[in-house]
Amino acid sequence: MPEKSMDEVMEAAAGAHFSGLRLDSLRLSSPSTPSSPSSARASQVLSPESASSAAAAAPRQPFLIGVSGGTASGKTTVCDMIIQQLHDHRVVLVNQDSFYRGLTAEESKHVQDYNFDHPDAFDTEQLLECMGKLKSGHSVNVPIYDFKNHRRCSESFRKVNASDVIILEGILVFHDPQVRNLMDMKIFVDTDADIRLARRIRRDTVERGRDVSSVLEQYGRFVKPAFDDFVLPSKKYADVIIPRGGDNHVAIDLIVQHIRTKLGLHDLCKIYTNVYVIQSTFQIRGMHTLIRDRDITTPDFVFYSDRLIRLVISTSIFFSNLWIQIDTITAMKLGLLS
Ligand SMILES: Nc1ncnc2c1ncn2[C@@H]1O[C@H](COP(=O)(O)OP(=O)(O)O)[C@@H](O)[C@H]1O
Ligand SMILES: Nc1ccn([C@@H]2O[C@H](COP(=O)(O)O)[C@@H](O)[C@H]2O)c(=O)n1
Repeated sequence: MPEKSMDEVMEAAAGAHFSGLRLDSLRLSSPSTPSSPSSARASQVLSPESASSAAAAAPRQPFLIGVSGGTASGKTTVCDMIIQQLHDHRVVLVNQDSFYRGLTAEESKHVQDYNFDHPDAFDTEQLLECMGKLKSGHSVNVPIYDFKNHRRCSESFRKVNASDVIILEGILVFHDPQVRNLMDMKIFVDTDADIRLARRIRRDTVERGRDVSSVLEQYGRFVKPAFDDFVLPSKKYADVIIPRGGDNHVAIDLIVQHIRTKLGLHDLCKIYTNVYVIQSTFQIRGMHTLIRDRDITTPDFVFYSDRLIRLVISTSIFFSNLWIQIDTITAMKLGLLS
């Protein structure tokens, strides 16, 4: 019999013909490595599919947001705005630029021929290692890159601490599937190419030690072709596309609101480690809306409240039954029961 995910059971419980949960249809699956006492229990009792939906409902890891887009599209500006608006949470920003490979002496001699917009220009292995550590709650030392001499600063690093939210920003952060798959949310900043070029000329001449002709030469030879070959094709992976970057306050507000909602669940589960948050579905949200409607009829109020209460009770029975089974297995293993 195919395994049922917790989501499917919830969905069925909230559906039109609910008549209670059939717990016997949920079977035990093999244990996986636990990361905390509460997740240890959950990971022993739920199928991989159910475990992942439980994890989605009760995230334990930092929330990782990827922000991509062409050069000077406003990625950093958008990230700064998100960080500012999430001021009540711990948020850190990691730039893909920090992982540029430093040029060798030979490459430096012909810097005008070097393609900084190709994926090979980045040390993606190191980026992955850093992001993996941050995702698992460890702090990391991120290299500091100098755009003027195209090298990393050899003595100093930037210490990035473990946080609730990690934002990874860069032109090619959606290109590598392993990096992409670490992300919980992907944002693409979509700004007109003319505007980006104008901003890039100003920024690179003012901040990155370039002159106008070298910026234009590099743009035509490498930046634009690489945008067409690598950056633009990765736009399809985005969950959200922000036209006009930092000027788009509505999009940024919506994104911040979404992150806050996710972090709300996160906080709840951090405070109460044995809390299981039932994943919200269209039906559950619908029933909540109906029972909050001041004009709802009494029979409808009773009907939908009853369904929601049954859902909560059925879920707790589901978990307590499983805990009893596990405790029995543990007791047998310890030789306390035969
Ligand atoms: N909405 C905007 N209006 C005007 N200038 C902007 C805007 N967004 C960014 N800039 C400027 O454009 C340049 C590039 O922006 P930045 O956010 O650093 O882009 P990216 O990180 O995509 O390279 C910076 O000098 C920044 O001040
Ligand atoms: N030494 C370097 C390294 C990178 N670049 C350019 O930077 C761009 C990416 O940074 P954004 O802040 O614009 O996203 C990229 O297009 C490279 O061409 C450089 O010029 N010199």
